[in-house]
Amino acid sequence: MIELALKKKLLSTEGELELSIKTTIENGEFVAFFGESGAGKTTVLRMIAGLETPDAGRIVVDGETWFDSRKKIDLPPAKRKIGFVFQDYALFPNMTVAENLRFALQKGENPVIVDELIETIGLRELADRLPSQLSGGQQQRVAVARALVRRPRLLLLDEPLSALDHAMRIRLQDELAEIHKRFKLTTILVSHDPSEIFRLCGSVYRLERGEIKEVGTPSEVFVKERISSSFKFVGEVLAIEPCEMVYLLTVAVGTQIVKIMATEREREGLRIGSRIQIVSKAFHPMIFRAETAKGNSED
Ligand SMILES: Nc1ncnc2c1ncn2[C@@H]1O[C@H](COP(=O)(O)OP(=O)(O)OP(=O)(O)O)[C@@H](O)[C@H]1O
Repeated sequence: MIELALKKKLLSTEGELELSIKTTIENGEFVAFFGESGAGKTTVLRMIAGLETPDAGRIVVDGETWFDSRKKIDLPPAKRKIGFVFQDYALFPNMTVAENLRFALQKGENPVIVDELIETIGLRELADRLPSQLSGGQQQRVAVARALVRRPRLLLLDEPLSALDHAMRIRLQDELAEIHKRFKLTTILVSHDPSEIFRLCGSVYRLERGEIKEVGTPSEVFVKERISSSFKFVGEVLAIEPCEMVYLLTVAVGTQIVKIMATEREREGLRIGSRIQIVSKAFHPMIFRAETAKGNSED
């Protein structure tokens, strides 16, 4: 279990911002930090990694204290068992894939893990190539493998797929899901992409101005809109579930996730990742009375 209690004064463009986060994350969970730019998501990851020092608080991982401001404990990054993957792949350009992975080994550590990872992450054909000879997606797969070399307790992913195109993102999302299943590693993902979070994560923390404003499953946090309110929009299919005689599609539309019904014929040819256009044949809005200032419906 990971216990986080973090406080830090940040300087945002709108002035001082008090970051204050308190939560626990169970072992093996895959959670997302989601929220507006500048909410403090990256700073939280950097504090967990030991790259940034909180003003106050505690970080305890499986009973081992990594940081405690009262007890003056502050383990250096190399002593914290984390794997970190950033948006830019940060591979050493002069080293091959295999050398990049070997370089991540700690002194005296058995290099067999490197071969295992090259196999499990499917890098065998790329092992002797330099990063400049790899696509962005391939480089990011190497970066993920490298993050796993030290058998971390915690994997931190800071928008790892945001520089990739749509098709490559989907592929790597599948791989990340597979890696998570295989290694059962507690993972924290920073992402701006609800569809990515929906695919990968069991829970989402929505951060706003340095605080956790909402925690829940991706459905609870993102599926606010159950009725279509516009004539036409384009979305990406995240899930297809049979539901009685029809199908329930979960679709990412912009930053929202909606659920819509589809007939057998409409569902034909659709798969996860398909882009679809949703058209409301007749504009028939449903109107609900707004809440009063007291929070009760008006009579
Ligand atoms: N060491 C620091 N000291 C003071 N302020 C900082 C420090 N690091 C970051 N900040 C500020 O804290 C705010 C939060 O930054 P952070 O990068 O954590 O946000 P974010 O939610 O990850 O944003 P984005 O989605 O754009 O990456 C920003 O306004 C940033 O300028």
